[in-house]
Amino acid sequence: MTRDCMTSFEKFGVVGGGAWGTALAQLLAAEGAPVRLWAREEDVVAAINAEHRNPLFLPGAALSPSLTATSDLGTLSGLDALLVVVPVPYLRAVLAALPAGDAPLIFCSKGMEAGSFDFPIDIAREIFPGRGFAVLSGPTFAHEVAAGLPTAITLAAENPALAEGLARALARPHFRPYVSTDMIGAEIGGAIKNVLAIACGIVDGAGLGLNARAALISRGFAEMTRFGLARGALAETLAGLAGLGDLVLTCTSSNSRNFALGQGLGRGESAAVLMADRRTVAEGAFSAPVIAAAARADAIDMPITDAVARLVAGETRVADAIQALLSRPLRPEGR
Ligand SMILES: NC(=O)c1ccc[n+]([C@@H]2O[C@H](COP(=O)([O-])OP(=O)(O)OC[C@H]3O[C@@H](n4cnc5c(N)ncnc54)[C@H](O)[C@@H]3O)[C@@H](O)[C@H]2O)c1
Ligand SMILES: O=P(O)(O)OC[C@H](O)CO
Repeated sequence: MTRDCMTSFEKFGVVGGGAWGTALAQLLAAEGAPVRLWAREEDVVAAINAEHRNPLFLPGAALSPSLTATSDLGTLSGLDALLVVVPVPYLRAVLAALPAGDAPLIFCSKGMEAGSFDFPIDIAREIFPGRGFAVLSGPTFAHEVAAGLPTAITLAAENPALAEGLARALARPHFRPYVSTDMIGAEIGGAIKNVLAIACGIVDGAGLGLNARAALISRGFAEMTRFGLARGALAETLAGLAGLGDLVLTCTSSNSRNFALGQGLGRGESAAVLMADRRTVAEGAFSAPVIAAAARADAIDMPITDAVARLVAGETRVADAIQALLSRPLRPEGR
């Protein structure tokens, strides 16, 4: 029997000890199930094992003693499934160092790789051809999941039996996966909402009002839909938890690191200063130029994404970017 056909997944590992990897590991370990988490930082490993906390990336969350951390990727073998929660710019290097195996890999990061224009599953297919893959994505602030607050999420895998088996294993009374076979739709939704959250943060930081934010969410969703449909995503995925759901969450809260980065840009602070020395990620800052370039190459119109890319690169000022967006020719809403 292959892993894809397994009906139960009991032993999970988590690759990545940032806020989201730690929250997912805690979700699975909360009732005492053993969960092994790989973290890159020795101080994170030490704090999880000795104090059952991750003060660097998930301060305030008490972790289960059955969650243990390691800095040795080689020990992540013999498990039933691995949740991969490494920011996309570092993903390829970490995957290349993972031990071989047949445990399915569940990708939880939201972004597109520079240079290759690859999403996580594309990278994984190159490194682990033939292995089972899934995508877990949706409106999920890590601290809320760690605190046991109600959350719903998309779990997509090409193989419906794998999606259903993983959904059963990950579901908790307060954590509800909805299954799908549309991995590319789930990946595109998560990557593009990060960029649009920066845009909404800019509008907030610049004091441009709530009408402007609603317009950005709506027209940003049109960009996500154009890009997604061109790459074979299903409209229902983009309108679901991994797309519109996550867009609404992160475009309306400064708990979103992407929205908060945008607020700083909107107040006139420089992207370079806002990005310097930060330990946490705002993936949209990495992804914006990549998605904008991919869209240009495929002649997909994404003016908001393009503006965010130029603002993050320091190539334009907020007032000029807003003026450029507002002075575009009038057009039918469906385009
Ligand atoms: N935080 C959330 O609420 C949340 C929710 C859903 C999805 N995500 C996504 O999960 C992914 C991880 O985000 P996070 O919030 O857990 O991270 P984080 O911002 O809390 O921490 C940064 C992470 O990056 C890692 N990192 C930094 N430099 C690295 C390197 N050179 N090589 C490998 N790893 C390196 C750190 O070890 C750490 O795990 C991102 O794609 C994010 O968009 C986050
Ligand atoms: O803090 P952000 O902007 O990375 O958003 C976190 C999650 O992606 C929300 O679903």
